[in-house]
Amino acid sequence: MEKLTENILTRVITRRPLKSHKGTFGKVLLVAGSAELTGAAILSTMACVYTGAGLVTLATARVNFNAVHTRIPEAMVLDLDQPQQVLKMATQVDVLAVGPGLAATAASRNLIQKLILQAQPQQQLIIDATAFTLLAEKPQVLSQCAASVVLTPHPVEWQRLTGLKINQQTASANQRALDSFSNDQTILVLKGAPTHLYLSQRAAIYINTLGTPAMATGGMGDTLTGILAGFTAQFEHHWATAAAAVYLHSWLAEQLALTSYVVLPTQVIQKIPWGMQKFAQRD
Ligand SMILES: NC(=O)C1=CN([C@@H]2O[C@H](COP(=O)(O)OP(=O)(O)OC[C@H]3O[C@@H](n4cnc5c(N)ncnc54)[C@H](O)[C@@H]3O)[C@@H](O)[C@H]2O)[C@@H](O)CC1
Ligand SMILES: Nc1ncnc2c1ncn2[C@@H]1O[C@H](COP(=O)(O)OP(=O)(O)O)[C@@H](O)[C@H]1O
Ligand SMILES: [Mg+2]
Repeated sequence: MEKLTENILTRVITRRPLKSHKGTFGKVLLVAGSAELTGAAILSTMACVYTGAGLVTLATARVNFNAVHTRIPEAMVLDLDQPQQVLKMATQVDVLAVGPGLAATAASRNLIQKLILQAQPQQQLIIDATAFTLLAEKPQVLSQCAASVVLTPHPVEWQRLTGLKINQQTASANQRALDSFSNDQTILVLKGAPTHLYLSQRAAIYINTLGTPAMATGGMGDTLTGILAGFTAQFEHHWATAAAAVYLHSWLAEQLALTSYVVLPTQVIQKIPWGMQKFAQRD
């Protein structure tokens, strides 16, 4: 098991080229948020925008539009009740992030399955939160996904997907479960204290020992999903990019926790551009 260090950030985060425009930094579609769980959509979208993705669109419940426009005017919105529009937009982006705050409905399940099956090899798909409930009946659909995939469950979500109880979630059992239903371009980010990263079909496990109990606040994982989406939109498509996103998320929270008893997702988000600048390397 290899421990992640700050080197992962300097390795992944590059300075922005002078000759660049919003198209240079990737297009992201987030599929997130229901009427009751608006915050998850706002936090993941905000984190993605603050990470520097070039163009960010959020497909969410129409009732959330005003709140989203008010909190994140940089993001565009699509109506989750118009699945054809969402599926069309999904073909035009580099990264898709699916799950935070979604309602566990048949319509969401249908949409997620279609998004997974129509994804292309050059795309990245991040799967989080309610998406695991929606996939629990049929995780094998993930093996048919042509895109690179990042799964970000916490242990209870991983149990829903794999049937492994928390005390059964050993390294070998996790690897076996991952290999049994994923394609060979899948990264598992098994969140917790600490967080472990697994790569499908490869016996390599990485551990992120950073992080603090100050992070144990609703929305902290939704924030990580947005950071992952922003990182994969801009940086080389490789496990190191996902590892860097995980590391930065905890590193920022640790910095804030030096002077703060609790760290809120919105505080982490505000610090993302500062943290990235600190570690950015010239090409
Ligand atoms: N403001 C918002 O709109 C929020 C929306 N959220 C959304 O709410 C939906 C449900 O997600 P939840 O994760 O809250 O609910 P879940 O029912 O998926 O899981 C919650 C349970 O998992 C346990 N758990 C989490 N991490 C664990 C760990 N490391 N070890 C052991 N047990 C652990 C918790 O204690 C809790 O009992 C998701 O769609 C999520 O995105 C949440 O992220 C909270 C904030
Ligand atoms: N005590 C802790 N120490 C380190 N990291 C933590 C701790 N508690 C929570 N985290 C981190 O916060 C995030 C929580 O994610 P998640 O449970 O999905 O939250 P939510 O769904 O509410 O957004 C994960 O990245 C997890 O590693
Ligand atoms: Mg979560």
